[in-house]
Amino acid sequence: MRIIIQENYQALSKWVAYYIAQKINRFNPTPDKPYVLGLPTGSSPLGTYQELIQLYKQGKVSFENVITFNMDEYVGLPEDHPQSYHYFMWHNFFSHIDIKKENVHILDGNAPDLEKECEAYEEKIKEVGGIHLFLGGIGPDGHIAFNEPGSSLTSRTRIKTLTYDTRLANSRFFNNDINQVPKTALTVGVGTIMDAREVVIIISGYNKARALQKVVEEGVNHMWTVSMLQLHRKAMIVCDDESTMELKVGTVKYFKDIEAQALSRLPELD
Ligand SMILES: N[C@@H]1[C@@H](O)[C@H](O)[C@@H](COP(=O)(O)O)O[C@@H]1O
Repeated sequence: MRIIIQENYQALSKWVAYYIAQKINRFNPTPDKPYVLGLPTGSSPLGTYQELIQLYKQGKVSFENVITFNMDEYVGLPEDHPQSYHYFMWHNFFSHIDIKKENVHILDGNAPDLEKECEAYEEKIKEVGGIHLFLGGIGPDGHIAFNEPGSSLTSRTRIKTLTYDTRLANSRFFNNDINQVPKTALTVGVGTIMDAREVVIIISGYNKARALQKVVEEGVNHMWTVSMLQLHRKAMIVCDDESTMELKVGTVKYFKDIEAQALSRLPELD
């Protein structure tokens, strides 16, 4: 697994945006051969989305032949609720780029049959040939998408009950009132993410430091679901200095040394 340690959130966001734009450009997608991205919500990817919007506006990347699948969505929140992940994605990213509406996929947390919705989502991913790059963030407890501690590491898209920790963390978006945070969500599984050809995870800030330490220096453990990345063929964590506070000095030096070239320049946009 590659660990790219950037100086701060801004540098991290720029690096990830350039990396994704480079991947799309090198793939040279067409309507018959689209590039398929898995995408997260949350504060972690916001900077990346802003950078990608800038790159699009400068004509350096296009999303015309890109298909997206979002990781998760709350159950029962109307799509136009400012905290729904539908709203988040359109507001913060999709409405600023040239993506086609029919190429955007987000789980419907208001579907009459939620189980069917989850099964159909997995089918849709299969139909387009799988996900090329799954971008993600993590919760402070190391959860990926909404795969809370103890989730099956081979799980597929399904309904999950959110933990107290997650609802408390996310209550900052719901007037700091945990009772307003939905109790369940639809989420892709750890297995769904592992099936992507490539996984890139953004980890930023001191409140993620413990999770970063677990995934980098300890073993695969269902209590820190992001640690499953250790078994992925092509996984990368892009983090900032602040999030490395619980890593050994030697670990930080090691990754900075082997990634020196990646740290000294942005991925090239051909
Ligand atoms: N389901 C989402 C995750 O996909 C996200 O990674 C996490 C962290 O969010 P943030 O990036 O705001 O810290 O929040 C939620 O739980």
